[in-house]
Amino acid sequence: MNKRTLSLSLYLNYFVHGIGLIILTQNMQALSQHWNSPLATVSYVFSGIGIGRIFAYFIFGNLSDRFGRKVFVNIGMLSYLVFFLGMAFVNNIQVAYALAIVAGIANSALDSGTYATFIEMGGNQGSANILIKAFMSIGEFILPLFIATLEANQAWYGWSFMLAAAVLVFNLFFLNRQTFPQRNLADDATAVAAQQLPKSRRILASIGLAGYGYTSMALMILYTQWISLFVTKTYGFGPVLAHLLLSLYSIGSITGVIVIFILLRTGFTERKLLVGMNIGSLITLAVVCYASVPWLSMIASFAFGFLAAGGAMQIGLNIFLRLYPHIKGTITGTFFTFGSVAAFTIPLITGWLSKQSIAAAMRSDLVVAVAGLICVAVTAWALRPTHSLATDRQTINQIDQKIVRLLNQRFETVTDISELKQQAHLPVLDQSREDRVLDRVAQRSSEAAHTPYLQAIYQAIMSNSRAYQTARKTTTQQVSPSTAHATGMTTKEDLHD
Ligand SMILES: O=C(O)C(=O)C[C@]1(C(=O)O)C=C[C@@H](O)C=C1
Repeated sequence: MNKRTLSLSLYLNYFVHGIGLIILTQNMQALSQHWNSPLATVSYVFSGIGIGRIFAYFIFGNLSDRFGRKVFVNIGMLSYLVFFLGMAFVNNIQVAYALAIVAGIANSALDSGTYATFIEMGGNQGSANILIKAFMSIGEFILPLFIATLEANQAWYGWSFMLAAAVLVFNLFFLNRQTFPQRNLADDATAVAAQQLPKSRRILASIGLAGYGYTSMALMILYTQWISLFVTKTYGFGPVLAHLLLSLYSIGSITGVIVIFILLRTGFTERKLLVGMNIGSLITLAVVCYASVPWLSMIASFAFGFLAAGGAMQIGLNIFLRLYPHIKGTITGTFFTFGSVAAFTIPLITGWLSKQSIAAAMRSDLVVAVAGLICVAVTAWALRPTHSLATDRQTINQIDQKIVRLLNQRFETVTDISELKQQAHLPVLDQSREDRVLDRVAQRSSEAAHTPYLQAIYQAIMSNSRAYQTARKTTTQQVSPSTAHATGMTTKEDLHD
C-alpha cells in the first residue's frame, strides 16, 4: 500500500464531493429554465440529497465493516458519476429527484469507506481525516469560479457537471490501482485502551459523541443559512457586508483545517482541542449574535468559521472511531446519520422560528452551541485519562513516535557531517565533541536521577552514529575506490568504533 497515492486519490473524491454539495444551488437558475419549473420546485429536488443520505449512512457504514472499504468508495464514485452525468441532461423532475437521492447515497458511501480507511492506514492518520474537509472546501471554492467563467462565455451549464464527471472517471482508474489497508485493524494500544475503558464511561462518551454528530452539523448549517439575512434585518448591514461575513466564515474554516491538521500532527490531544474549540465557537457566535459593530462581526465570523467549521466535527468522529476500533464503518455511519438528521431538521425548526423573528432563528444557534459544548464536555470527562498499563503504554507510543522522528532528523544531520568530515579528511570519532554532548545532556536534564541513564542513551546514540558513518564511508569507498585511495580514510580506529 502506498499511503501517499491512496490518500491523494481519496482526497480527490472529496474535491468532487465539494462540487457536488453546491452544484445544484449554483446552477439553480439554469436548471429551473431547463426543467421548465419554478425555483421552488428546483429547491424541492435538492431535498432528495438529504433523504438519500439519511437512509444510506447507517446501512453503508455497517456493510463497509463487512465487505471492505474499497467497495464503498467505488459505490460512492460510481453513484456520483451517475448523478453528474444524469443531472446535466435530465429534463424530467421525477428523474431529477431520483438523481438527487443518488447523490445522497454517493455521499454516504464515500464517507463510510473513506474515514475508516484513513484511520486504518495507521500512524497519525486521524489528522488526515481533517484534510478531507480542506479538499471539500477547494471544490466549493473552484466551482463558482468555473460556473462564472461558463456564464461569461455563454457556454452550456452542463460543463460544470462534466468537470466533476471527468475527475471521477480519472480517479476511478487511479484509485482502483491502489491497495487499501487491512480492514478494522486497530493498533494494539488503541484496542487495549478502548477495551479497558469502563462500560459506563464508554456509554456516556458514545451518547456525547452521537449528540455531537447532530450539534456539530446543526451549528454550521444554521449559521450559513441565516447569518446574511440576520445582520441585514437586525443590524441594517448592507448586502456586501452581509455576504462578506459568510466568506470570512469560509476562509476561517479553511484556515482552521490547516492549523488543526498541524496541531494534531505535533501531538495535540484531540479531546482537549475539541473542548477548546467548542468553548471558542460559543463565545464567537455570541459576539456575532449580539455585536452590532461591523468590524467586530467580521473578526468573530472568521473566528467562528475557524473554530466551528475547521474540522471540529471530524475530530469528534475520530474520537468516536477510536472508541470502537472494530466497527469503524458502523460508527462513521451512525455519526453522520445524526448529522444528516440535523441537516434535515434545522431548516424546518429555524423556518418556524423565523416567523417570530429572524433574530430568534439566528440566535437559536447559541442553544445548539451550548448543547454541543455539553456533549463534548461529557465526552472529555468520560474519556479522561486514567493511569493503567494500557493508557501509559499509549502515552509511551506517542512519545516514541516523536523521538523516532527526531532521531531520523539527527541521522540526516549526521549524514551531512559525515560528508563534510570525509572531505576534510577527519576521523569519525571526535571524543571531545562527544564529551561536550554528554555535558549538555546533563545540563538539560530536568531530573537528576534520570541523568546517568540519559547519558548512557546518548552514548548509545553516538556510538550508533559512528557505526553509521563508518558504514557509509565503506560503501562510498566501495563505489569509488579511487576516491578511497586518494583520501586514505578508513582507519582501524574508526572501524573499531
Ligand atoms: O559531531 C560530529 O563530529 C559527529 O560525527 C556527530 C557525533 C554525534 O552523533 O553526535 C558522532 C560521532 C562523533 O564522535 C561525535 C559526534
